[in-house]
Amino acid sequence: MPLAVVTASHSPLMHTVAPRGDAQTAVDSAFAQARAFAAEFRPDLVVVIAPDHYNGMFYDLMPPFCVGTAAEAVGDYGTAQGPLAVDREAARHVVREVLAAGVDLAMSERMVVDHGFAQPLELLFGGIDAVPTVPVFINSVAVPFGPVCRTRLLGEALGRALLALERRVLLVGSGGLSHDPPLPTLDGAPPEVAARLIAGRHPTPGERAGREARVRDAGLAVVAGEPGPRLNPAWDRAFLDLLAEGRLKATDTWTNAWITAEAGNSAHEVRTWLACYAALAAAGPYDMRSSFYRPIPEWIAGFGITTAEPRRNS
Ligand SMILES: O=C(O)/C=C/c1cccc(O)c1O
Ligand SMILES: [Fe+2]
Repeated sequence: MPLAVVTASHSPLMHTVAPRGDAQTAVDSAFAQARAFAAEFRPDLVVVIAPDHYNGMFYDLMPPFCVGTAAEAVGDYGTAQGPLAVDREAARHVVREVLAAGVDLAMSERMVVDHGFAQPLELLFGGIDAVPTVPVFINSVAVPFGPVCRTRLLGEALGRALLALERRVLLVGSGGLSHDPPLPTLDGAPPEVAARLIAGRHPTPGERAGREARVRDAGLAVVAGEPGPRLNPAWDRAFLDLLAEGRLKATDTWTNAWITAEAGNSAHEVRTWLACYAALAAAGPYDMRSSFYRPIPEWIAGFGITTAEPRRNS
């Protein structure tokens, strides 16, 4: 059983905004289940596929896909700052093999990542440097995007490259599902915001705190009873069904405009899930072992967690 998958939504508000009802307990127990799944699988390599939110990748050079052969986390929203334990040889192998398969992707010897990578590494393994990692960035925030089928093809090529390693590889997809946090867009941005989106590296502590406070306030406003952000539980559940049933090619007909209209600007983060499942499918039929879903407006997220592994012979 060389490949397995865990996918999980992330939200920087998870540790600062208390959702109403039993959402926190439900998410905690779904993460405990995912942790147990990962521990039982005993990966010797973890491939984290995640987006960025204008902390590491900017419009001065925005790649659709990028593999880090070395990577450092910025430490946003209370996540850890510092280097990831990147398995450089495995990362270079992935770059070579995916390019050879005809899928263009960038490589970075100094990839900078944010909570999109750090949060699942912390929640599943206890730290950003706890396991040998290959970080794979998929642009899911900075429009324009390529067609969704490019992400599926990236996942397939990645899966084949990982199978060739003959190691126990856990793919972790981070992000999604339907959600629309208050992130700026380049089109129509005032000059100072545009400058930040084009090359906003190394913000001052005050700038970072201001940005995080704006997002936290959006979550706190929901707790206070203001109308929640746009989530689409029906869309989210349909996506989870599609993954569970292995109908990955059905996403080839999805347009980017449709994803945005149905599920919000940041719903493109589901590309990370699609890439994970396409990679797993490269090993043959698979079974989703667990699937958790809750719309959690306080965290500005349709929040999902899944685990999957190759089908066992019956
Ligand atoms: O402010 C950010 O960088 C991102 C916030 C956010 C909020 C909710 C769900 C997500 O996936 C996010 O990245
Ligand atoms: Fe995100």
